[in-house]
Order: sequence, then structure tokens, then C-alpha cells
Amino acid sequence: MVQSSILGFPRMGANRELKKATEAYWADKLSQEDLLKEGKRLRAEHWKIQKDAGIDIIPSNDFAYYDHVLDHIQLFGVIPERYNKNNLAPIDQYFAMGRGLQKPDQGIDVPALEMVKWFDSNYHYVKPTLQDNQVFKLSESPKPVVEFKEAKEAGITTRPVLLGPVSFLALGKADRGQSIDPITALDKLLPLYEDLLKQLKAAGAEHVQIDEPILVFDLEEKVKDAFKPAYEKIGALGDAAPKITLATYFGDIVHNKDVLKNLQGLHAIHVDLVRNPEQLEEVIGALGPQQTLSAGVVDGRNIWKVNMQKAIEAVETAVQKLGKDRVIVATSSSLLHTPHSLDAEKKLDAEVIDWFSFAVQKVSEVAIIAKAVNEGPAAVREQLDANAKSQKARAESKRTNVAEVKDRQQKVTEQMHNRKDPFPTRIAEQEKRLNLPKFPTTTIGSFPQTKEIRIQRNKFVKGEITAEEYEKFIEKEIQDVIKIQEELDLDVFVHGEPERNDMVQYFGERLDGYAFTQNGWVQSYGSRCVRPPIVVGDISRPAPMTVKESKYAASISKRPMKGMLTGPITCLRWSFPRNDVHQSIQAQQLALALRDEVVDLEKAGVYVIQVDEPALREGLPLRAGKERTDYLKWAVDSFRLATAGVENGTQIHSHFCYSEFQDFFYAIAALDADVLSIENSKSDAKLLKVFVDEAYPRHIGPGVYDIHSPRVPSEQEIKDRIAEMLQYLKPEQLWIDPDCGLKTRGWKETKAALTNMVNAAKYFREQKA
Ligand SMILES: CN1c2c(nc(N)[nH]c2=O)NC[C@@H]1CNc1ccc(C(=O)N[C@@H](CCC(=O)N[C@@H](CCC(=O)N[C@@H](CCC(=O)O)C(=O)O)C(=O)O)C(=O)O)cc1
Ligand SMILES: N[C@@H](CCS)C(=O)O
Ligand SMILES: [Zn+2]
Repeated sequence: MVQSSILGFPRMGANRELKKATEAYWADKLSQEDLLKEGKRLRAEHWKIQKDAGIDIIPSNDFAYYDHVLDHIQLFGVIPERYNKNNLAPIDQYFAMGRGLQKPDQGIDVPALEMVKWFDSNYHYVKPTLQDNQVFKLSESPKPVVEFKEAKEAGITTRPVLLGPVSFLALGKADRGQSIDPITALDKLLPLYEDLLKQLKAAGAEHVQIDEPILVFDLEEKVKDAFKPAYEKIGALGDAAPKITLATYFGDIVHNKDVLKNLQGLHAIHVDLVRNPEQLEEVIGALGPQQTLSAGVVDGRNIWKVNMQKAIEAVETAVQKLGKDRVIVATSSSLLHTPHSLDAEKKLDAEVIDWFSFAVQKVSEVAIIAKAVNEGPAAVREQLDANAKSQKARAESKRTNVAEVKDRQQKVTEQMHNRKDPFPTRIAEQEKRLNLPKFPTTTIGSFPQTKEIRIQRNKFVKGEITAEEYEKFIEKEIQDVIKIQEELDLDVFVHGEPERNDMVQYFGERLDGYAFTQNGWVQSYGSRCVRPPIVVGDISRPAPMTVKESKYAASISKRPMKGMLTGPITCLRWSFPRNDVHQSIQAQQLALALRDEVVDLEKAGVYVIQVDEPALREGLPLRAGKERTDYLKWAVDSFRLATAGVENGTQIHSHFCYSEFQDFFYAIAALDADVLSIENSKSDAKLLKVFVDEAYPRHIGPGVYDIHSPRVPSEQEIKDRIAEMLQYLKPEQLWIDPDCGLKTRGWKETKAALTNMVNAAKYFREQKA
């Protein structure tokens, strides 16, 4: 029989209970015991949802209090010494690695480990950070074993999920000042996997899911070569270990077919057939004679209802070749990237809600597809008919065919992508207008989103206060942040984004062609969640979206005010995009809407405009090739189309909050932004060398401190950082700013950090005068 399986379930809970519990714990408002109890309750609830839906293979160890890669860091003892010094309880050490810990009264001050994008998703993982003489040590009560037993006690035999040894190492890095190439530590790490697998088997686990998602990348030979010895060793455990399903997702693995050849001893291989349905035949051909295919046909990354007919056809193709006992119906990836359930959505338009499927619904979809294949379509006729009807309605909906939007796209010319003059002419005009000092200081846009702001917005959304009352409140917030920026003596001000719930959702809510949810939360990192808006049709801007707040802020500010927009690619990437038209079309529609906004801001007297594109890099197809080249063209074009409508004297900024910009330098340069701010504080300043090597002529503000942690950087630390940057960048190019927006921070640490930042900038201003 074909079995049904889920690769992972969202952790936060139907009402973000996990977020609330962890944040309460951090604020000393919940005991450790109660936090752990809440985790246990959530796990049980999620297993039950899957069991009740009839899923055969239910995951465990997919739950994490902060991040599953961080779980493995602690599981294998990859804990840099600085986190061992303060005798922290395991859970506190875990959070210290995830988010840093500063307790001056106890002499504790450790920054967080680096956190980066999980493949091309909006989820972030904590990077394993290794030492040259790395010693691995399996934790005394390994989490995967504990959670397997917990599920078993609740009457559910699960398939534990582990991140595989090759991916764990390849996704890691050497600690600062260390030079280890993580993959060389494989031999030392493998015995811990062996031990863990034996413990899982002894606890009763018959199957284990080992994720090796790096197989979707173009791999260096040494990483590719690591698979064979790793899985031979693990495979040699035979019956002493559970049977292994090796899972890949977010891409195809055909280019690594030679690796698959060495994995034929494993029980099953999982592939993502939503992203790359065309890999099915080749992967089947590469399987060993006994091997099972886990067919990922229900999308773990988007919210569209599965097309049952197509999914069933793919599974049937596999069944014809392999037989029912060697095929598993599965989600394409973990459902971590989808919201919990549609049941909470009370305000979605009836037309569009019928097109969506969140995690709980996707679990049912997997079960239905398996049933259709096992028992024939008649067994699920009603569900299949309803699904076909919904697919048809979406394809024929007016929302997906708006003539005015299509006409405007037809009329886009090449010239619309270019500023009037090149940078030297522009910057001269901008300098005259803005009159900024050397090493200008600015922030990235948002200031702390205080509890009070959220409460007021919540009241407004619920109709408990009027639009005027809310508007007054926002104006007062803007006044306050302007006053604070004056006191801090920053050079280019921002209005603080108090009116925005999120930098993407806010725009989604103001654009036609979008739907947005009440409770569609998805984990972004740690306890932080986002509610991605959903692109349901052709996009256009019915009215200005940000002009009122920016104009007001500019009118009461003595310094230049920076208008703040989210770029077309980031809007697209951090939304749930349509899957019925190419993303380049959606990006161009967004670009045209933003172009109007940029021009309207300029008309309103806002002469510095930042268009954030932090997701530009994340959208890059994971492998080199035509798809990547094409992406770079349409992604860069969409930014240029959005920003090129302004005069020379209007300064366009863009912001990128990730550090791996090396391989992406040309795209960033091609945006032709006058000023770039880039996350950089946790990376080696050496990375900035690319700007020198490529003779980058425009202005740059590499972040001087990390904003993800409440830790306050000292003035000296920031000065050291700036001095490092000046080894690579010219003084007249350099802007001083934090890594990213400050919305997640509290005011106390924000003021302290920015005071140190401004003082450090002033020090260099005097030095270089
Ligand atoms: C910059 N980043 C972003 C990414 N993706 C985005 N879509 N947005 C981003 O900013 N990706 C990369 C990075 C890092 N990621 C994040 C992600 C999320 C946050 C964050 O602070 N999230 C908040 C939620 C923000 C939000 O939408 N707030 C709403 C609703 C707030 C809320 O929970 N309201 C309560 C009631 C009010 C109360 O009592 O507090 C409720 O509904 O129950 C709003 O402000 O109106 C989070 O808390 O997780 C940061 C960086
Ligand atoms: N302007 C946004 C950018 C975040 S990437 C902010 O400051 O929050
Ligand atoms: Zn950012």
C-alpha cells in the first residue's frame, strides 16, 4: 500500500502559543517548567492532528523551541566555549546561542551565533559554528529520542527527523578566528549519528527521516564525496538502526545522481515534486531495486490547494514503476513554511478561501491522495470533485485577468528602467540638496514596535478606536521618534514605520490583487513570525500607500527624511506568490505600483527614498544556470523600474540584510541605487573587498552592529568595526548604520546602541576632517 507522510509540521501552534510562551519565558514571566510543558502540549496536539487525518508516517523532532538547526548544534555539542562559561541551564544556553545573552549584573555578555536564510525561504537558521579542534559530544538525553518516546507514550509511533551529517556540516562555518573547513569534521561527527540512531532504534523507532537538503545545490566535489562514506557507515548499522528515508527539498537532485547511486542501500529517497516535477522519472531510474520513493506532491512552501488530479497522476506514475509498497505520498518539504490552519480565517473572501490550503488542510490532502491511489478515485470522489471545481474557478476568476494591469505591462519600455543620469551627476545634485556630513548616520527604517503600538493597532483593526484616533496616535509616535533622532544627532531621519504591522504585509494590505489573513502566521526566526499576504490576482495600487506618514514626518523634521518602501522582489518573495503565472510577471506588476509610490513621495518633498530588497538574494535560484541568469535580469529590472522615475537630486537607497553578497555583487551593483545599506556586523569585514575589487563607485553603509539581539555594542566595538571597513571602503563612500531595522528591539537598548554608533561616526568625522 502507498503510505502517507508529512515531513514536518509548523511549531507555533494555532494561536502562536509557542511564540507567546518563549517570549514570556525570556521576560521572566513564565517558568522553565511551564515553557517545557507548553512545548509538550503543542507537540501532542500536532501529532494528533496528523493522526486524526489518517497520516501513516508522522514526524517527531520537527518541533524546536527556536530553530531545528540550533537543536542539532546542541545535540552534537557544537557549542563555542563562550556559551559554556556561565553555567547556564541547557535551555538558556540554547537561547543564548540563538539570540545572545546580556546580563551585566552577572557578567554575562555573549552575542548570538550567526543566523542566515534557510535555502530560498523566509525561515532563518542558526549556523553551526565550528572550532579548529572541534570535539563533538552527543547530549545526554538526545532530543530526538526524548520526543520519540513522548509521542509513543501518547500512542503515536513517529518517524524522527534529523538533519543529516553532510548538510549539518556543509551549512556550518568556522568560528571567527578559526579556519576549519566544517566538512573535514565528518569522521568525528559520524559516530554520534551512529550512537543516536542506535538509541532511536532501541526506543522503538523503525524509521527515521534524515534531511540532506544540500543535495539540491551544485556541490563542491569534497561535499559530494562525503555522502558515500557517511551513509555507508550509517547503513552498516543494519538492523541496529531505524530504516532511513533521505529527504531532499526545494529543488531537484538529478544533477547529483551520482550521489544517489551511493545511497541505494537506504530505505527511501524523498524528492520535491512540486518544485521539480520533471525529476520524477530520473529519480525513479536512479533508485536501488528495493528502494522506496517518497513523492513530495503537496506544496510545503505555498498555500494553494493541491491540484489533486495532477498529484495523483504523479503518484500513479511512480506506482506503475515501483508498485504501491515502494511509494510514499508526502508533502514536498516540511509544512513549517505554511500557516497552521484555515479554520481561523473568518474574514477571507469566500471566492479566494476556496483556493487555499494551510498546514492542517495539507495534512488532509496528503491522506486523500494516498487513499485515492490505494482504493481508487471512487473512494474520495466527493473531495476530488470539489478540488477540480476549485481549480477551475480559480483559473477562470476575474481577479487573475485584469486588463488594465496587463495593458500597462505591455507599455513598459527599456528607458523606464534607467535613471536620468549616471551616479556622478546624481550624487552632485543630491549632495547640494541634502548637505550631509562625512560618514552620514542613519537607521534602516523601523524603530521599536512597542507593545503600545501593537495594542493600538489591534484596537483599530477590531474597530475599538476610530481611524482618526489611530492616525493621531501614529502621528504622535512619529513626532516622538523624530525628537529621539534629533537628540541622538542622526543625519538622515526615518519616520520609524509605526503604522506598519510588517514591511510586506503592510503593502499587501494596500494593493489590489492581494488577500491577507487574520491568523496566517509563519515562523521567520526564533519566536518571530510573519503573516505573508497572498497574491491572488493581477496587482495594482488603488491609492498612495505611504505618502501621508512620510510627508508628515518630513514636514516636522529638520533633517532629511528618508521615505521607506519594500521593493518588488521582497514583496513577492515574502508573500505567498501565485503559482499560475511566472513570478517575473508578478514582480513587474509590483514594480509599476511601487514606481507610482516613489514618484508620489518625491512630489510630496521626500528626497531620500529607501527601497528595501532584503529578499533579492533569497530569490536567486539555488543552482547556477539559465533560470538564475533570467532571474537576475527580471529581478534587477523590477527594482530599476520601481525606482528610476525620480529626478537626479532624489537619492535612492536600498537595503539588504544578509551577509552573503559576494556571489551576488553584480546584481546589487546593477540596481544602480545611490546608497546601499547591507547587513555586515557579524561577518568578516574582508567580505567588503569585493566593493574595492570591482571599483564600486556608489555609497555603502555596511551595518556596524547586530540588531537581532538586545545586546548593546560598545562605542569602541563600533569604532573597531568602522576602522576595519575603512581598510576596504573610501571615507566618502561610507555611511554608518545598523544591520537592519530596529522594530524588534526595545527603546532602552536602541538608544544606547545608537548613541554609541553616532559617537563612533563623529570620532571618524573628526579624524578624517
Ligand atoms: C526583516 N525581516 C522580515 C522578513 N519577512 C517579513 N515579512 N518581514 C520582515 O520584517 N524576513 C527577514 C527578516 C527577519 N524577520 C522578522 C520577522 C518578523 C518580525 C516580527 O517582529 N514579527 C512580529 C509580528 C509582526 C506583526 O505582523 N505584527 C502585527 C500583529 C502583532 C500581534 O501579534 N498582535 C497581537 C495583538 C497585539 C498585542 O497585544 O501585542 C495579536 O494579534 O495577537 C502588528 O504589529 O500589528 C512578531 O511578533 O513575531 C521581525 C523580523
Ligand atoms: N525598513 C525595514 C527593513 C527591514 S529588512 C525595517 O527597518 O524594518
Ligand atoms: Zn533588513
